Amino acid sequence: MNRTNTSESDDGVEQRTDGSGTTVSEQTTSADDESTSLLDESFDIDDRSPTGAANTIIEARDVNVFYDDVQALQDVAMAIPEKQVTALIGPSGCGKSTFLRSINRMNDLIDAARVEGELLFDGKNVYDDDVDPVALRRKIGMVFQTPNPFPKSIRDNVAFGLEVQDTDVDVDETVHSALERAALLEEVEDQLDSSGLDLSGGQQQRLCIARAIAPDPDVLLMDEPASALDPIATSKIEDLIEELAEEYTVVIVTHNMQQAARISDKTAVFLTGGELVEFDDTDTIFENPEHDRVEDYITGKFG
Ligand SMILES: Nc1ncnc2c1ncn2[C@@H]1O[C@H](COP(=O)(O)OP(=O)(O)OP(=O)(O)O)[C@@H](O)[C@H]1O
Repeated sequence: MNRTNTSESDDGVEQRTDGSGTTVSEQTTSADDESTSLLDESFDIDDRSPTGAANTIIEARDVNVFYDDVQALQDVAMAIPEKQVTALIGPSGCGKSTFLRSINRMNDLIDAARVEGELLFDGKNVYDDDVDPVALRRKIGMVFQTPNPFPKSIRDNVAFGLEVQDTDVDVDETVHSALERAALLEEVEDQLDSSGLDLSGGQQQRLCIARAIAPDPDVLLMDEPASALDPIATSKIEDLIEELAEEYTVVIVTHNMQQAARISDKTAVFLTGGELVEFDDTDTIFENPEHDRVEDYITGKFG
């Protein structure tokens, strides 16, 4: 389980401590003009892989991830369909979060991590030299297990990722729209200048979702987004995820198999050793899995 604590320093570098105690830094605010235009070139729709299915937005090809000499993912191959919810499930330590972080290159922030293979987003390998990871993370946003709003106003939290992206953007309108899509606007409309830290845990997580949505991403990665929340807040987040999938591709890590069964269209089952054992429609995984090991995991015989 990767509890991630985030704080932002004055120069816009995000400091995070992940579950293993590793401190990682991320330049979140300063993409220069060159990298912004690079984003447009990198993810031009014409650049799609000719072999990719029309509705595949992310494709992993033989992805191996190592932390120093320890292999965390083995030859993972998976085609994630756009505008659906894909759940990543499996026992603790099987590599779910590692795979999620590989998609938007968050593993770059962990010194020990090394990624091999190809991870295509709209047909473009995100590990190509000409891809700017900061720009990539605006197109593939991330929501962590523990809500991590910045010590700023609600408005500034949502506007955070917009500051350098596009000066033509109407910030107020974008903030309102992101809060609305994150199902939070009604609750905070009259207090946009209050601190994001004064919200409840569930509201803070929806604020973080609004922050991820504001730069208009294509994909939202969620690492156990409801596991720190009470049942009512969890249910709101689950409803929201299903709504968000009408507009975005959602990839979610969850330990909660009922949650995966409730909200996802596709499910990927990772088992110990970082092996992706089965990836299929969620109904098939839960009702008629191909592999005995998956059935044993689903029915609670281990994990
Ligand atoms: N920053 C890191 N440095 C070194 N090893 C790591 C790091 N992060 C993860 N690992 C190792 O990689 C393997 C996969 O971990 P990962 O967190 O991806 O699994 P997970 O399935 O998400 O686990 P959990 O369900 O407990 O969150 C584990 O053996 C873990 O110890």
